[in-house]
Amino acid sequence: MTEIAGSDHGHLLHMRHPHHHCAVLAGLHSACPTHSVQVFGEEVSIRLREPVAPAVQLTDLRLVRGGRVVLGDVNLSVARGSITAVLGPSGSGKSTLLSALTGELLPSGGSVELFGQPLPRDRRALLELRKQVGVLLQGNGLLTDLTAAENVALPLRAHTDLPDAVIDRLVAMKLHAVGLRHAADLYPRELSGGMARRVALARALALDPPLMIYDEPLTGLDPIASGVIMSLIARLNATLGLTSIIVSHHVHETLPITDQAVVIADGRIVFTGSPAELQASHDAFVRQFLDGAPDGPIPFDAAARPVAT
Ligand SMILES: Nc1ncnc2c1ncn2[C@@H]1O[C@H](COP(=O)(O)OP(=O)(O)OP(=O)(O)O)[C@@H](O)[C@H]1O
Repeated sequence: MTEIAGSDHGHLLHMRHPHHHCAVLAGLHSACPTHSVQVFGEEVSIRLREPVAPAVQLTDLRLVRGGRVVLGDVNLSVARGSITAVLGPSGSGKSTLLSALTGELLPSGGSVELFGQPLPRDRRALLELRKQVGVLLQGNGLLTDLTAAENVALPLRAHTDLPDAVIDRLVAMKLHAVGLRHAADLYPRELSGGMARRVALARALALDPPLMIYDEPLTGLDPIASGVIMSLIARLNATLGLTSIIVSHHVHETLPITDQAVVIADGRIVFTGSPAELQASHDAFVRQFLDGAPDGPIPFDAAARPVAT
């Protein structure tokens, strides 16, 4: 048994263990302190001396919007290095959950911790922490009068004092990471839907955030572009040592790259587990959602939630 101290930035070893395909040392977490890794083809067991906090820890979270409880009793741990899919029917509260992760929506109860740190309430500290979270917005949010490269450069210009030559180099690297180096000088109107989504992804990655959040990354894309985006998300997660959370109602496209699936319905988390456990679930909410059945416990108007007290 080899002991390795917990590290936030270790990108040293590629590993595989029974529950997740954590790609890098950053994927080690307290719930699973023993891992087996391949070093030059040799199987080596390692054990953490210090537990490493999960990338995201939600405890007894309660989220209220417009005076209504949208989500309650939310408890969720997202291991570093993993990909988590947050699934659920329209209006179930997926976007609301994301806005709590970025600090945009303050919880009415419970706590949100990112990398072991509670989300700060102070605005300046919150802005600083947000640099650690890359968000791929629904609808891309690209500025139409800027080129692809200028769009990707925006966060670097806004949040760093790097010289132009360094920014240009970083932008080229980010565009290369999404396979679009050749599209640097194109304007958003000159890009296909899939290409625009990849430029937005490069921009979300600009500041090298350790946590990536994808809000409905497949909306408006055809099956081929959807496949490209999902495999890109998986590849970036592994090669850059990220942790990813994907919010989607595209179950069949999302599950193949997912380590942990979370289903929200009825104002709460109704399922947390592996994709295989999800497929085998007999929970009535899960089954109705997976099978797309019109009749079941999920009301047609999923927005109908009890009033907050
Ligand atoms: N700003 C707001 N004020 C009041 N209610 C809101 C607000 N934003 C969302 N809601 C309500 O919260 C509930 C959850 O909405 P949310 O957008 O989080 O769902 P969702 O699962 O992301 O849906 P979709 O898949 O359609 O985007 C809905 O009932 C919605 O009407």
